[in-house]
Amino acid sequence: MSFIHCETFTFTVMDVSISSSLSATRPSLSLSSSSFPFKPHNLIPSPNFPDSNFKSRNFLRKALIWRQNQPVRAQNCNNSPIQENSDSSFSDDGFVLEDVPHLTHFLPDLPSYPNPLQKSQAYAIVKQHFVSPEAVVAQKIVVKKDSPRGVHFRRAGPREKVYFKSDEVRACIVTCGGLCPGINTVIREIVCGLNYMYGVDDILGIEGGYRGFYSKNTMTLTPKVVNDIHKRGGTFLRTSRGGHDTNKIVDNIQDRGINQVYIIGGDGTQKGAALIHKEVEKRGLQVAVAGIPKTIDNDIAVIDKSFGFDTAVEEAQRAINAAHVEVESVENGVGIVKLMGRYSGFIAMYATLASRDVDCCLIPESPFYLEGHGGLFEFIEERLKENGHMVIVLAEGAGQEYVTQSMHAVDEKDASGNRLLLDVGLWLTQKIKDHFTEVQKMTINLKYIDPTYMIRAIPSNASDNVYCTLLAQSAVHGAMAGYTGFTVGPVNSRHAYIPIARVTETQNIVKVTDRMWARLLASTNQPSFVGYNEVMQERVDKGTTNVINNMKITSI
Ligand SMILES: Nc1ncnc2c1ncn2[C@@H]1O[C@H](COP(=O)(O)OP(=O)(O)O)[C@@H](O)[C@H]1O
Ligand SMILES: O=P(O)(O)OC[C@H]1O[C@](O)(COP(=O)(O)O)[C@@H](O)[C@@H]1O
Ligand SMILES: [Mg+2]
Repeated sequence: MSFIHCETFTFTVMDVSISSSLSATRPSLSLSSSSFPFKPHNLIPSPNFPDSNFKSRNFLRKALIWRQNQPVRAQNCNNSPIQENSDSSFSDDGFVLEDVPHLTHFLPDLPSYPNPLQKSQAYAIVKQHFVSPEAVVAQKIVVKKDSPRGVHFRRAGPREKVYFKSDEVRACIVTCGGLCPGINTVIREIVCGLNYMYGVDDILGIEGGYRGFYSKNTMTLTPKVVNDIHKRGGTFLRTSRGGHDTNKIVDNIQDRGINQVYIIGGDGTQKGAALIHKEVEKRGLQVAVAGIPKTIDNDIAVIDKSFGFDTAVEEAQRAINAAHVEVESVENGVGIVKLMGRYSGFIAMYATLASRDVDCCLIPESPFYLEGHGGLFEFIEERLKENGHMVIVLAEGAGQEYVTQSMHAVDEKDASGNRLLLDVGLWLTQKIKDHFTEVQKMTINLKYIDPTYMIRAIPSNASDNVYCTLLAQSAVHGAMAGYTGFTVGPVNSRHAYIPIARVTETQNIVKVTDRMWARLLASTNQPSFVGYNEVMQERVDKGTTNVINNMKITSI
C-alpha cells in the first residue's frame, strides 16, 4: 500500500487505502511536482484508474505517462523524508485525490500556528478536535467489489495547524449572481465562525457583488451587525451580475490588506473566484480564496445539493397547492406553475415528487412535444376526462427552443453572459388555450402561476439554515488552515474541500436515465415523450416538413 500526497505541493498522488493503522504514522509521501507541466485541479490518477469516468481523458493519459516516468521520492508533508510504512507499497487500487491548493504551494516559508480551537470550550468535548490530514471523502460510494477506489476530496473541518494569526486576519465576504434562500445565513455564520472560533474581528462586507471591490465602500461586519440577518431573504451585502475584473479586484484586495476572501455565488461566481485565486498566486500574496457555492437551481456539479434548494422546493408547494385548489374548483381546470431552473429541472422534479398534486412535470432535460400521439395535448385531454382538472409544473428552461422560435426572438444575455430566457409558462398557456378552444372546441379554465421570484426571495428554512452553517464553518476552517482556491460542499453527506474547477467545468442536470426521473414518471403517469425523436423523424419522412427544428415549431 502506498500513500503519496502532500499539502505543500500542487500535485498529489495517492495510491493507497487509507487505514487507521496508517494514520498514526501519517504515511504521506510526495512526488516532486516541479516538472509537472499542467495542473488541472491537482489531479493525478492511479496508474490503472480507468479514465472513462472523466471528461479530461487526455489529461489523465498525460498524467499517467508523466507519473510512470517519475522517480518516486518519499516525503512527508513538511518536506522531510519519512520512512515508508512497512505495509506501504504502491498498489494499483485506483485511488485518486483531487486536492485543493494550499498557500504553502507558492509561499513555502509560510509559518504555521497551533489552531486556537484547541482551547475552545465548544470543541473541548469533541473526541477528535481536528480533521486528520488523511481524511478524504469518496465521490462515489456505490461501488462494485473490484472497482477502482476512485476520486476523493479532502474532508472539510478544522486542522491542527493554521496559517494565519487571528489578529492578523482581515477577511472579506462578497455575494454575486442571483438570489437564493440562505445567503444571509452563510454571511452570518462566516462572520460568527471567524469571530467565535478563531477570534477574528476584522471582517469586511463587499457590497454589490464583484464590482463592489472596486466601485463601492466596504462595510464592517461583526457578529452584532449580522445577528438577525438570517431571518431575512436576499443578501445583506447585495449582489450583481457582471463586473468581474480580476486585476481590479486583486488590486483592491492588496490595497485593503485583505488576506481571506469568502466568495458566495454560483458557477459564474466560482469561475471568477478561480481567476482571483490564480492572480493572487501569481502575485505571491498570502490570501486564501474560499468559494461557497450558491444556486437555487441546484445545478452545481459534485456537491450533493446547493443551499436554498430545499427551501425552494418547500415554498414551491404553496404555489402548486394554490394551482390545485384553483383548478379543482372549476370545470376543466388546467393549472400551470412555472418554477426556476435555467438548465436543470431539479426544483420542478422535487416539487412534483413532493406534492402529489402534479399531473405533469416538464423540465429542460426531457424534451416534450405538444401534438399527436403521446403528446402533451392528448395527455391533458385524458386527464381532464378522468379527473376534471390537472396541474402542470414547468421549469423555466423547458421548451426554450420552441418559445425562441415561435417568438423569433434573438439571443439576449444578462450582464454575466447568461442567456436570458423567454417565458415558457406564458407560451404554453397560450398554446393550450388555442388548442382546446380552436381545435378541440372545448372550454377549459387556465390558471398560470409564476412564483419564481417569490420563492427565491424568502429566508431559508431550518434544514437549509443548518446546512448554511456547515458550509460557512467549513470555509472558515479551510481558509484558516491555509487552503485556497477551493469550494466547500457536501459530497455524499460529508463536507469536503473541492477544487474550484471541478464545480465549474460541468453543470449538474437531471439525468432522465436515472431512477429519480423514472420515479417521477411513475408517480405522475405522464408521458415520457421518449418517442419525441421518432415522432419528429416520422413526420419528416412523411414529408410534412423538411427540417426537424422547424417541425417542432410549425406543428405546435
Ligand atoms: N467566466 C467567468 N469568469 C469570471 N467571472 C465570471 C464568469 N462568469 C461569471 N462571472 C462573474 O460572476 C458573477 C456572477 O455570475 P452569474 O453568472 O451572474 O451568477 P452565478 O454566479 O450565480 O452563476 C458576476 O459578477 C460575473 O461577472
Ligand atoms: O432574474 P435574474 O436575477 O437574472 O435571475 C434569473 C435566473 O437566476 C437563477 O435563479 C439562477 O441564478 P444563478 O445563476 O445566479 O444561480 C435562474 O433560475 C434564473 O433563470
Ligand atoms: Mg449561474
